[in-house]
Amino acid sequence: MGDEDWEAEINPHMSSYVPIFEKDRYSSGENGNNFNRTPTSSSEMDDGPSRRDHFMKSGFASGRNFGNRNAGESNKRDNTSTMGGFGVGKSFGNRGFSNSKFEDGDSSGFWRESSNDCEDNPTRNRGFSKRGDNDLDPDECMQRTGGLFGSRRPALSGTGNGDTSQSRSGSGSERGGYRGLNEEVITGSGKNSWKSEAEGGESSDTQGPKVTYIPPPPPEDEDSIFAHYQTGINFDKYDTILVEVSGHDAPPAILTFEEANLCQTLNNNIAKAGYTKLTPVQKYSIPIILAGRDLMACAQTGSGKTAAFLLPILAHMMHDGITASRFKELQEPECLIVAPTRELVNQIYLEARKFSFGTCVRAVVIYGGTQLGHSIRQIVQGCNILCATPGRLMDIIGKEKIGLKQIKYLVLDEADRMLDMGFGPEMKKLISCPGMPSKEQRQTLMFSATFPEEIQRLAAEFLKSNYLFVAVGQVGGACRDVQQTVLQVGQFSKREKLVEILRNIGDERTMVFVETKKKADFIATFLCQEKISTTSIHGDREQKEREQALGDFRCGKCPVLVATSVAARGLDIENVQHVINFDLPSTIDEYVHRIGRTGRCGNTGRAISFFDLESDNHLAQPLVKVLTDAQQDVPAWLEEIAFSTYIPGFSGSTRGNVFASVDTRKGKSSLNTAGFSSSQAPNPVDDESWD
Ligand SMILES: Nc1ncnc2c1ncn2[C@@H]1O[C@H](COP(=O)(O)OP(=O)(O)OP(=O)(O)O)[C@@H](O)[C@H]1O
Repeated sequence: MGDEDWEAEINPHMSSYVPIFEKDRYSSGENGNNFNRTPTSSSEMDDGPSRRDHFMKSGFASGRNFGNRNAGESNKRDNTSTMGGFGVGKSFGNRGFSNSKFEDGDSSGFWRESSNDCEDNPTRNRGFSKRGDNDLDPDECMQRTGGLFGSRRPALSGTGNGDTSQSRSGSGSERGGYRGLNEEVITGSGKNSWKSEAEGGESSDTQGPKVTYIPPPPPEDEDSIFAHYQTGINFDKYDTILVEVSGHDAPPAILTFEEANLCQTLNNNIAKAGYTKLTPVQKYSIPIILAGRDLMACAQTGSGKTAAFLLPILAHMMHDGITASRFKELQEPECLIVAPTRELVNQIYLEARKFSFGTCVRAVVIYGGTQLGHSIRQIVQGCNILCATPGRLMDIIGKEKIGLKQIKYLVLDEADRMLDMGFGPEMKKLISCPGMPSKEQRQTLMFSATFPEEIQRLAAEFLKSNYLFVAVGQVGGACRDVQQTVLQVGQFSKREKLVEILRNIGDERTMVFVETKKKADFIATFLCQEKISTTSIHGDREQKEREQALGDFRCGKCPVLVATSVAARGLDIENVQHVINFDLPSTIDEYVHRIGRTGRCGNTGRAISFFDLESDNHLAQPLVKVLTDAQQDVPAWLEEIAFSTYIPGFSGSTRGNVFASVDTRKGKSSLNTAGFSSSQAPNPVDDESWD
């Protein structure tokens, strides 16, 4: 079922859920139909109240797969739901959501806003997505489609104390949710097309409201810098995972940190970080990077890929006697790390800061949704390692605050995402920027938990021909520490099921993934009304709100985070015990990343996915494969669907699902998830309208 169907499904309920402020802003008629969003069909009209009644009366059946909890526990959320999650005001925002019921009679404002969601997306839609309203990091969203600001739906956000007007007014200055041109990377043509089009930067008032948000500096005390969570009971089981290295003359793996021969400061930092034992991806990647080789590494989510590249890069820098950072208008970092989302680059930065503690290496992070001047100020103070999202990076390069001549290490984290049709063009521009050393002159490192074959082939353009490929376990496979459950749940039952599950879960931290930004708002609001303390993160929220939401989730103030794909990759949040795919993503890779937010670093976790027969059948085959590979139970009904939808030689519905079992350089004999040659998979751009 596509978004349209979903909208039709929830429209009847909107009378109950439209936020007051949205009504204030948008309603003009009694019926609230000024945007043609009032339910029109009788079935829609009837559906709302009757289903709501049903919902209220149905109670909550004991949750499948959550068997240990008793009824008393299952109601825990009710009792705690107002804790932090509900502002006294009428909005939901930074600190959770309003406790107010939405006013009856006007769904128009909400939906009118929401319907614009996808305008900023088409060029960034993860390349292979089928659904039109996927979330993307707005920081990184190009606006090739025209309308710069009209396309953005003001986030349902505020400060948690009733102050929503600024963020919704469209004139607020912290509109991290969308970008001014100064934050864009626009392809353009002709000379300087790699530069931002917005030479005028933030001061240009024709480019929309200024972004003034300055993120608070992270705590600087040693305890905070080295704060970490415990490895889990399955950490030692990592050793049993098969690792395959392909390419010529790979250096042997190391078994201990000592064998890496790192300098004392790095060893101290590793110890303070609580690392005593290498994970498999570290055992293989560290010596490869130390040997100066290019690398494409694929290892399961949560298995320490970040340290696998940071430690050897830092070791090189220390060994080379890096010059201490000093103030300069043009900084020339030695290492550039790019990743697809703001929160992820920030996390990588914090790891870089941790491991470089006590050295003269200075790491800096820059990302969109924050004041450009702030990014520049961070950089000019000195920059050896630059962690950046692509949009902000290209902007800063365009402003000649960063020179690329000294780059020795280029890291693409979540590399398959960085090279897909969303970010690939920018990455190509990046490597052809003036001054950027050629691939022969730099060391290029790519890491991800998934590496579709076609992306591997694209990656060759960035890597030396003798790059090494490390595959820890099945390329693109799910983490085995995540217990995966797939439930057949139709659109009309999803909310009821979600509430049932969340009540059974109690206070354990849970990420709920939905497919669209508007739905994230809607479900978060709905859960708040159900007195389940919830916050949300998606690309239409201001950056300040995104960070607040993540903070509230991290500290447990809001134990439920409703998220779009913007939070699917890389985020390492302690104690996330559950992931719920309220909507399954359009690709299996995305599924693997989403469920990887739990079960990290040897800890166990659970993932529950709602499989809608109307919309998710295309995922049946790859899902069966992922479940089987991870030694999970496969429901018989899912196997049946997988079997019945199997079309030999064509994987029309598996776009983006193809992942390699091996290094693609080994030839095309490898099988994709659906069990047929990936070379037969359709061109992933077939039904996308990229402009
Ligand atoms: N050798 C180690 N010993 C203990 N903890 C580790 C070790 N390596 C990494 N960690 C911790 O494991 C967690 C997950 O690491 P990291 O975020 O790098 O995983 P990842 O493989 O990049 O995951 P994803 O694919 O989701 O991006 C982090 O909290 C990190 O500090």
